[in-house]
Amino acid sequence: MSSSDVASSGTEKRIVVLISGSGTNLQALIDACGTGSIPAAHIVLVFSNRKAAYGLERARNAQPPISTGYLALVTYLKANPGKTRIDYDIAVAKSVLEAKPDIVVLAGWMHILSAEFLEVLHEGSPRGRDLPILNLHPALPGAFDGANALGRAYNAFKAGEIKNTGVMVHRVVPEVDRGEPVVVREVEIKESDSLEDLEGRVHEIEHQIIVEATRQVLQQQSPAR
Ligand SMILES: Nc1nc2c(c(=O)[nH]1)N[C@@H](CN(C=O)c1ccc(C(=O)N[C@@H](CCC(=O)O)C(=O)O)cc1)CN2
Ligand SMILES: NCC(=O)N[C@@H]1O[C@H](COP(=O)([O-])[O-])[C@@H](O)[C@H]1O
Repeated sequence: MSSSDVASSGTEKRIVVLISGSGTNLQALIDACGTGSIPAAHIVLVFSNRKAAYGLERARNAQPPISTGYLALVTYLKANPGKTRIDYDIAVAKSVLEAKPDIVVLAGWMHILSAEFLEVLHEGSPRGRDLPILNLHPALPGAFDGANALGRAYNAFKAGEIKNTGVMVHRVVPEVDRGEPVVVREVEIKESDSLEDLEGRVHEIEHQIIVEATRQVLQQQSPAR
């Protein structure tokens, strides 16, 4: 059975990816799907909170092209007076659910999601609370939660506070970057490193572990429904 037959037959796993920026991690997932790295799975939706996210272009340029969605928080709030950030999160969750995902991967998604987002996904998915929602974070568990983790790690290294840093893919819970780690890799910081040097080393590992974690979670999952 060809991969397209598999996809049309619905036996392939369905991946939804959320992005905010250049999408190099999304590209790693695009390149891995349908190969030995992530077999029998394809990305069915790339969703961004930023219209200009180049990752949307990557999705449109994929072969076959991948559906895209976009909704910015500010745009949503202006178009829906009286609605809140939580209403926005619920709207995003409903867009994600429409794609019937077997897994949701935050790959550089730069928006803190409310508990309501998770509730809507888990209540609306046939997989319920077993629907895996993963996030890529450029730090070791509990080290530098939140945005600009890499910059903070670099400054901490220069201040002699840490000797190395790392990258992880973890499950998403309401507490930012506090979900169960799925894959963790330590990353060396060299005395001679500029921040750009460190970023390059980290990004290379990110592209590996986002594929590894997605494959690992899908392999452990029951068949596609
Ligand atoms: N409930 C959760 N939501 C998100 C998680 C998570 O673990 N639980 N991970 C983040 C990804 N992330 C770090 O890995 C992260 C991204 C963005 C921010 C942040 O402070 N965002 C600001 C806006 C910043 C901006 O627009 O540039 C915000 O949301 O107000 C912190 C951590 C994704 N969501
Ligand atoms: N806290 C989340 C966070 O900082 N995520 C970071 O956003 C970048 C996305 O790059 P990409 O758009 O090229 O994949 C990645 O470096 C990832 O670690």
